[in-house]
Order: sequence, then structure tokens, then C-alpha cells
Amino acid sequence: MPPKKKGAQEKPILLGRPGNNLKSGIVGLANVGKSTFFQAITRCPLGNPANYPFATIEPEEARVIVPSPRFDKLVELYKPKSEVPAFMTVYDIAGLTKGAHAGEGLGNNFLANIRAVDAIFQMVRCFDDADIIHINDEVNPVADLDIIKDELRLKDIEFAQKHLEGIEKITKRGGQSLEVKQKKEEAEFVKKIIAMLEEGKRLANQTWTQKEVEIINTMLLLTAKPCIYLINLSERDYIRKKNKHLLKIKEWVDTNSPGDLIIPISVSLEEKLANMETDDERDAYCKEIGAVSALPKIIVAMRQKLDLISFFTGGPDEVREWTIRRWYTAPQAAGTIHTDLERTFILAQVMKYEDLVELGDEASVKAGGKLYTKGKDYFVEDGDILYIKAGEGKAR
Ligand SMILES: Nc1ncnc2c1ncn2[C@@H]1O[C@H](COP(=O)(O)OP(=O)(O)OP(=O)(O)O)[C@@H](O)[C@H]1O
Ligand SMILES: [Mg+2]
Repeated sequence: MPPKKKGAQEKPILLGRPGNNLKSGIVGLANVGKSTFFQAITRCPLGNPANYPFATIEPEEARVIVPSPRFDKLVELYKPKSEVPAFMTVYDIAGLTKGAHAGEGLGNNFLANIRAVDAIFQMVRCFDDADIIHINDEVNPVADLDIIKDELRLKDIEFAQKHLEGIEKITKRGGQSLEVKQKKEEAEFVKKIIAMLEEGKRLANQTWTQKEVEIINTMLLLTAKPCIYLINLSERDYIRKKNKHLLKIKEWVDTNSPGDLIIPISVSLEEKLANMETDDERDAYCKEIGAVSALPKIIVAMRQKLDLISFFTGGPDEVREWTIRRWYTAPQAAGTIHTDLERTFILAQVMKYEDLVELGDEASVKAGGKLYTKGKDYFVEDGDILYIKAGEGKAR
């Protein structure tokens, strides 16, 4: 048996319901580099040897492959007919302006469109370029952060008020039914949320109970989504890891969005790298400037932020990496593959990634006593390779 790692750990209460189809939206003011980042992240092969095509679903929606050395290794071991890596769907939206929540500019409609994303990349402009107009005349990232925070917050107040009106239609009917009682409690909680938003708080950076999380999840609020702040620097600043605004940005995030990540990037460098023909050319350029692309780190960081882990399915037909939240049980993980597998789950055969790599193939793992049979209470761990046996036939 592998050592039990989770005994001492408490299962955290987290907002959102991210899963295998992870979705992230890019928000920010106009002209800060969102679309250029979107283009780069959806085109760049991220050092993935198989060079998967990046499915651009719409001009502003695309799938990005999650860089995964473990997946690449499993493909090498199984040599399957088909390879399905983990992915994340990214949405580019039009730039927000002050007043966007109330309908200023294009961003308003787009804000409603990204309500269903699991997380937000917020692009913050920190590059100076006289030719590229900053909508408020000067580069002032802290002021920009305030504007975006307020727009998302004010939009949330609007969403929450609509939600409250819906609930109050039910509570006004009166009576003592369980539904009315629950809705009354929900109404009180939604009023509390509105008050918090009005005080200037983001909802993602608070502590909630499981019941509260369930209510917030149904409301799809923008400030309840985890956020990674991407600080868009000039290529020069990115290489020298310096910029006069960085400290102030860190202070702002610590105060307004505590616990959230700040990742420096140079979108113009990423664009340059994405436009190069070959990995060799990219590698040579990175070596010359002494810096690497920030894109793989950004994708991996978002998954970590959401407490996501991977399990794998493997065989001669297909190797696939699946995304689940930590603390999923084996049947829940099976349900990611197919809902029927969750319903009719019998058991999971589990190999540890490290064991398979060390021993070389499934037969050796089995012979070595390292193929474990787990029941429905098993919490799937990062790197598990699963074979699910379910009631109506068995399936990978
Ligand atoms: N780090 C950088 N250094 C210099 N120029 C940059 C950098 N990042 C982006 N740019 C340039 O800034 C301009 C605006 O970028 P982009 O169109 O991606 O912004 P956007 O945020 O999508 O704007 P909008 O909200 O209007 O859609 C582009 O010309 C782009 O090449
Ligand atoms: Mg754009």
C-alpha cells in the first residue's frame, strides 16, 4: 500500500465546480494585451512534442493543451492509437472600461458571457509604449486594478439583486413550507453578499460554509472566481525581472485579492515565440535572451489554484489525461469519463504513475503487487492510472 498522504489533511471548502472541461476567461481594460496573449497561448506548442492542433472553437474561444510530461511519458509507454491530453478552454473578451457594468463599451455583454467560466486571468498592462494608447492616458496598473475590480463587483451586485428578486417572488407567497423557509434563509444570505460587495469586497477571498458555497455557485458571480493576475511587461523588463510598478501591484493584490497569484509575462515576447516556426528556433531565442515563456507556468498555476489534479486512463487504443478536483472519490472520477460509470461503479484498479514508469508495463506492475483494487470510498490521487469496472460492462 502506498503511504496514506491525506489522513492529516482537511478537505477544504472551495468555491466553484471546475472539472475536466476547465474554462478560463481573460479580462482587463482595453489595449492591455488580452487578445495577443490569447493568440499566443492558443498557438504556442508549449514544448509538447506531439504538436497537437489547437482547436480554435470561435475567434474568441480556444482550447489550450495542458503541458504534461507525465502524459507524454505514458504515450511513450503505451504507444496508443489515440492521444487525448488535458486541456483548458480560454475565452478572450472585449476590453472593459469604467462603467462597463452599466453598459459602457463592449465589455458589458461579454461580462455576462463569462459568468460560466471557472476562473479568471486578469491582464494588467505594465508596458510603456507611446504608440499603443493607454485608455486612461498613462500606465497606472494600480488604478487599472481598481477599475476592473469595481466593474466586476458592480456587475455582481446587479446579478445578486436579480437573484434576490427571484427568491423574493417565492418568499412573498408566505406559508410554512420547507421551500419557503429555505428561500428565506437564502434571501438573507444573498443580502449579506450584496452588503459585502457594496463594502468593496471580492467574494473569492472569503471563508464560506459548504451551504454558502452551494448558493454562491448557483449565482455564477464574477468576483467569486479565483483570479490570476498576469502582469504584462515589456520584453526587456520581463528578461531583467524588474518593473517599477511590481511592488505596488503586489501590495494591491495582498490587500484586495489576498492569496491570489501574480505572474509576470511579456505578451509581446510570447507573441514572438508563438510566431516562430520551430521549437529549435524558440529554444535558441530563449537561450539568447536568458528567459523562458511564461505560458506553461500560467496554465499549470491555474490548475493548482483551483485544486485540480489529473488521473490517467491508458491502453493500446487511447491514453488520456483527465482533470478532476482533489478529493474526488473513485466513482466521481469515473463519472468524469462517463456518467454511467459513476452510476454503475463497481471498483477501480489503480496504478501509480511512478510505479508504471519504474516497472515499465502493466504486467510488471501487477506481478510486483502494485495494482491496487479500490472501492467507492477511495479518493483518487494525482497521477493515478485508473481502470474502472462498472455494472453494465466495463470500460476504460
Ligand atoms: N508587453 C508588451 N509590450 C509591447 N506591446 C505589447 C505588449 N503586450 C501587448 N502589446 C501590444 O499592445 C497592443 C494591444 O494588444 P491587444 O490587442 O492584445 O489588447 P487587448 O487587451 O486585446 O485590447 P482590446 O481590449 O481592445 O481587445 C497590440 O499592438 C500588442 O502587440
Ligand atoms: Mg482584444
